[in-house]
Amino acid sequence: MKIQLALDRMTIPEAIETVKEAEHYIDLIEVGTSLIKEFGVDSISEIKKEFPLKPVLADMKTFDNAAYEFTIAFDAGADMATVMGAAPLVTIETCLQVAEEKRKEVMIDLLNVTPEQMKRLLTYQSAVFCEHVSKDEQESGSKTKQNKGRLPVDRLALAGGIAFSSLPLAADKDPEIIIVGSAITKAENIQEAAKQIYTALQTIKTGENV
Ligand SMILES: O=C(CO)[C@H](O)[C@H](O)COP(=O)(O)O
Repeated sequence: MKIQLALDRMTIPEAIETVKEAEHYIDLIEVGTSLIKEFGVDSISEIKKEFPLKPVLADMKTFDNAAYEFTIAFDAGADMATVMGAAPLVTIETCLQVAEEKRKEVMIDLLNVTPEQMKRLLTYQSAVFCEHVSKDEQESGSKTKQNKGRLPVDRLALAGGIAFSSLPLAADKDPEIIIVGSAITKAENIQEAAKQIYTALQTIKTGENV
């Protein structure tokens, strides 16, 4: 299980400082949608330039115009980019094709995906499937928990409001990637928060109680 640090609602210099604090305790860096929307793909290239050895995910949340959006994300230095699972299948297939050509990876964001759509997505097993509780759902309290049960996918990621207290529940699904944003980035002590989550995950992996 890897930890992906999601960087949202901050400037590029703040994002770089945040990663410097947390870098020993995280496996992947996510350049959040909010950074990409506010500062463009420079947010991807500047963060990749600063941390060339860490895999970088660009949270593009692509819904259309797949070849263009995935090409600019990968050319800016992203190692993986996101496409929405509710998008037309041709969009998802184009993302997979661009990623294959450039030897990069795709994460499919399952936000608002219906069971019917999910069945169709299961053919794309090279992708990472991200179960995502959205920021708006988190903030409205309408749906604050991950679904129960594990999706029949090879590569699973979990995102949305995951914190130290909800780690055991998330880890129970044995995801490849656990995405943590605010619980680290908005903590008073970023390094301590990242270390606490990293240590808890190590403990869970070795089968001890947290
Ligand atoms: O995709 C996102 C927002 O759309 C974030 O990456 C995801 O929600 C993780 O951040 P947090 O832990 O703060 O919820």
